[in-house]
Amino acid sequence: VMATAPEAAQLIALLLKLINAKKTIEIGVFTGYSLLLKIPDDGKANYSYVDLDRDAYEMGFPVIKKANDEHKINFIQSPALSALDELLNDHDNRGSFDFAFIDTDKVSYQKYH
Ligand SMILES: C[S@@+](CC[C@H](N)C(=O)[O-])C[C@H]1O[C@@H](n2cnc3c(N)ncnc32)[C@H](O)[C@@H]1O
Repeated sequence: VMATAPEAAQLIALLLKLINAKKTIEIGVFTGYSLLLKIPDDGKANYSYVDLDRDAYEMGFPVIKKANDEHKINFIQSPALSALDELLNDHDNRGSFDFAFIDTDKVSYQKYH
């Protein structure tokens, strides 16, 4: 099963609310669903969507668009590790993410921290 279970998504939504998360990153998104609709809209692309698979992104995009959420997204089509390195090259990003959801190839998780 690819998509996060509804009860796990609800837990994430609760955590996001509790910490008042603004800037988030999801690594391994597939078609996009869990964090996306939960972030507050301040007009910025505060949600970094990292996935290897552009087809999955494009499959989910009509739903994202319908929800008027496309401006919230910073889509990065890349393997997770190089995406994180790239983000860290921009010093403004360091320590700036409020919440990260890692949901990709399980063997690499240690390298993402
Ligand atoms: C389980 S799905 C993500 C589901 C999503 N988080 C959700 O809640 O609906 C895993 C995704 O990770 C992506 N993926 C796997 N290995 C990756 C890697 N090394 N870098 C980036 N994305 C990767 C796959 O393309 C796939 O879309």
